[in-house]
Amino acid sequence: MITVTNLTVAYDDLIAVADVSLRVPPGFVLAVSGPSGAGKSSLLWAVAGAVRPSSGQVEVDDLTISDRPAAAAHGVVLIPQGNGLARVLTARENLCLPLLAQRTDPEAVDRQVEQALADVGLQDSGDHLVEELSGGEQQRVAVARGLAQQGRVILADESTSELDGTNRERVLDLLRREAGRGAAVIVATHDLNVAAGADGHAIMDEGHLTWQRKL
Ligand SMILES: Nc1ncnc2c1ncn2[C@@H]1O[C@H](COP(=O)(O)OP(=O)(O)OP(=O)(O)O)[C@@H](O)[C@H]1O
Repeated sequence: MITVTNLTVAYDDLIAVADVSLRVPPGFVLAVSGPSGAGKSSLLWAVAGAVRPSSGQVEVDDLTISDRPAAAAHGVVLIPQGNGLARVLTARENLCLPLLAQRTDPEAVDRQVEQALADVGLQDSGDHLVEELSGGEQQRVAVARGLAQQGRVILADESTSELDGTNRERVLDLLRREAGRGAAVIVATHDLNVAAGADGHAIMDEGHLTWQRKL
């Protein structure tokens, strides 16, 4: 369960997230849309522990999120905008890194990585350097890296923006599958088709969140 309570995120004088409260239970996908600069990424970063709130708080189950390492150890997975992949590593190496950092058993690493690559249709691209892959393929590698971690929370930031219709549906199905196994999922998206496929839809504008369709 993601519980965001009166969350405000500010960068100096700029209020990016303004007094936002929401809950996403396990098994649900929430889509957050809104104009560029509305604060969607800042909301996801705060849930991921990657930016510290100015006020308010984020809890995941029984843990108050205070920093990124603790959030990651608790299973809060961020699929960042712009993919955040290491370009000089292979696709497979990018998937392995967070799992090895979490001291996952090596056999489980292999299994989870190969499964996640296959899930996004890149089972034959594991040995390619990220910089050899197209923008859409890189985005699918970033999604696969998120899936491989089997998190209890998945935060997907514009993870379908470079995909064709078929792959966009595939990624949306995969995020729904993650919810189906018990994850709480938030998707930041400009794509109203993606928002329509989520269980709930909220809109951010100048840091404020309003519900379009409640969970
Ligand atoms: N690290 C930062 N330092 C200063 N200002 C920032 C920082 N990150 C974001 N901002 C500002 O905070 C506001 C919200 O940005 P954010 O990236 O959260 O919006 P967004 O809704 O995700 O936008 P987009 O759809 O373009 O990704 C913007 O005005 C942005 O310029």
